[in-house]
Amino acid sequence: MTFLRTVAFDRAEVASHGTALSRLRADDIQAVVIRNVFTSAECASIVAEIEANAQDFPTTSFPAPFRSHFYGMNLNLADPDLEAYFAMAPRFAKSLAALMVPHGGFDARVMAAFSAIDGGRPYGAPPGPPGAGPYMVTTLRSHHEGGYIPPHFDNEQRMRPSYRHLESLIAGDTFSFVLTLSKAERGGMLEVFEAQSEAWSSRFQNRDRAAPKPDLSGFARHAFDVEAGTIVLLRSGRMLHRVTPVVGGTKRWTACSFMAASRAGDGVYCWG
Ligand SMILES: O=C(O)CCC(=O)C(=O)O
Ligand SMILES: [Fe+2]
Repeated sequence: MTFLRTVAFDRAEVASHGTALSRLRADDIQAVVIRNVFTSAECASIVAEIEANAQDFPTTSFPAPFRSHFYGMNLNLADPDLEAYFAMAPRFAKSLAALMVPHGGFDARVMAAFSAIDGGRPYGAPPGPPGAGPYMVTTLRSHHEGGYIPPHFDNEQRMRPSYRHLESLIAGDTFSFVLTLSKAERGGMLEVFEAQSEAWSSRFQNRDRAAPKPDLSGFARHAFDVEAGTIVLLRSGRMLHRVTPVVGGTKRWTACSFMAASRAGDGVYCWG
């Protein structure tokens, strides 16, 4: 896949890949795969807990045709005044902390791995506007049978009014991570197309509306078929991607966040 140069390694090897994310930012590589961030037994236990919502996560929905739900709130879909968003954030943070206690904490297991492959740069949730706490660092997502996400570029989210405050804090392209907690029986894969935003962006906007889109059949593509416990980091701001429809009754559970460098240059912000 010349259009999607990918570096893959195990979480135990992060110390040997300290430049992976600077290479991703420079477009020298387009994706990073970190395997065994959580063991399959840890993922099974996490999924059993979140299926029962044992940590009482606050929930929101994707647009109905996507047949998916969030724990936490996707900034892209938040009401622009962000009142409901920041009212939910502390409860989400508490639930995520409780879920991650047996696994050493979300920061220690996930954010620290990104720091390690980004020259030690700190990773964390952006501070909210005055009077509010931080943004939600991620969302947990369940994609049900038939669920999908249509093709899009993540940079487009940033034109939304709900991004107005965050936009003042970040610089450069959005990139993202997807941690697979359970995979679908079939489908439910992150698929990337050989289409760069410069040429194609305007044709794929309005991802929550059912508008006709260009035919993708002629594009080279790659679907990441990864095991539970694997993280895929993608230069998703400028690369066309989608989630293929989930086939079968097993839900696809993920944690997924968007990231960008802080304008102050002192770290990388991560939000759901
Ligand atoms: O779940 C995935 O694999 C990707 C999700 C995604 O592209 C998004 O939410 O913007
Ligand atoms: Fe995306």
